[in-house]
Amino acid sequence: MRDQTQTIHHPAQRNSPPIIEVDRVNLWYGDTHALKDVSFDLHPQEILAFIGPSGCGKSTALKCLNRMHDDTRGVRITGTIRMDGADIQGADIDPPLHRRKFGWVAQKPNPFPTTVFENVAYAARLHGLTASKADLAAHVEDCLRRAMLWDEVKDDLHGIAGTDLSGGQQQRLCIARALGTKPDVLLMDEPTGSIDPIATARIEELLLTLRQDHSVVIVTHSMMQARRIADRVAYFHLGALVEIGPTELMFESPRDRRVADFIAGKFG
Ligand SMILES: Nc1ncnc2c1ncn2[C@@H]1O[C@H](COP(=O)(O)OP(=O)(O)OP(=O)(O)O)[C@@H](O)[C@H]1O
Repeated sequence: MRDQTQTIHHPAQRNSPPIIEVDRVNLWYGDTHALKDVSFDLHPQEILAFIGPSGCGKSTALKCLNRMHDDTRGVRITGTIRMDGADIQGADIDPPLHRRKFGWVAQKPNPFPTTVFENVAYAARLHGLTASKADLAAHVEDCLRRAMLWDEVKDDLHGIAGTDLSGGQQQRLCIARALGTKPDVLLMDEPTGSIDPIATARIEELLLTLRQDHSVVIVTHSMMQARRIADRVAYFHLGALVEIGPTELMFESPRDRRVADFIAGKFG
C-alpha cells in the first residue's frame, strides 16, 4: 500500500502541465470501432495504468501515443493527440523522431539474440546519440544501472547473450534497451504478464524509480499492481474510457458502477 506522502505529492495533483493530451480520439480497425471518444492526459513523472476487460482498447490506446498504428493497414483515427503542445499528426512531425520519445516494453521479454551490451547500445548507435566509444559505454552502463540490471551483468557485458538471462532479467534488459533512446515516456503493455512474482516485484520497484525521470503508461491486468504503482488509473470498457482518476479514489470510491464491478472481480 502506498504511503500518504506519495499520494499527496503526486505531480498530476500539483498542476504540472501535461506532456500528452489526448482529445476525443476514435480509432477503427476496418469496421471495428476500437476506441470511442477517448480523452485523457499524461503528466511528467507519473505512472498512469490502463485497466479494463480483455479487448476493451487498452493496447490500442497505448499504441496511439507513439503512432504505432501508422503502418497497420485499415486503421482510421480521428481526434487529436498533442505532445508538448504539438499535434503528433501535424505535418511538421517526423514520425521516427516522434517515436524515439517513447520506450516500448512488451509483455513477453524480447531481447535481441546478441550480447547484453549490444542490446542496449543498438538504439544509441543507430540514432547517433553518443559521441564516442567511451560515451556509448557510459550510456549503456547508465541504462543498465537504471534498469537495476548492471550488477548482475557487468562482468560479462560482451559475452553473455540477452536471451541467456532469466525471464525477469530479460525484461529488465528490455527496459534498459527502451531507455536507450533517452525517451520521455515509457509505454508498457503488461510488462510483468509473463514473469514470476519476485521478478515482478523488482520491476515494480524499478518503475517507481524511473518515474522520477519519465512518464509511464502501463497496461495491466493486475488490480494489485495498478494499486501498488500507479498514480492514476484509467478504466476502459468496450473502447470507451469510462473513468480516470487518482488510484486510491478509483479503487475506493469509483463513480461508475462498471469500474466498481470490475475491481470487485465481478467480470473481466
Ligand atoms: N490489428 C488489429 N486488427 C483488427 N482488430 C484489432 C487489432 N488489434 C486489436 N483489435 C481489436 O480491437 C479491440 C481492442 O483491442 P485491444 O488489443 O486494444 O484491447 P485490450 O484491452 O488491450 O485487450 P487485452 O486486455 O486482451 O490485451 C478488440 O476488439 C480487438 O479484437
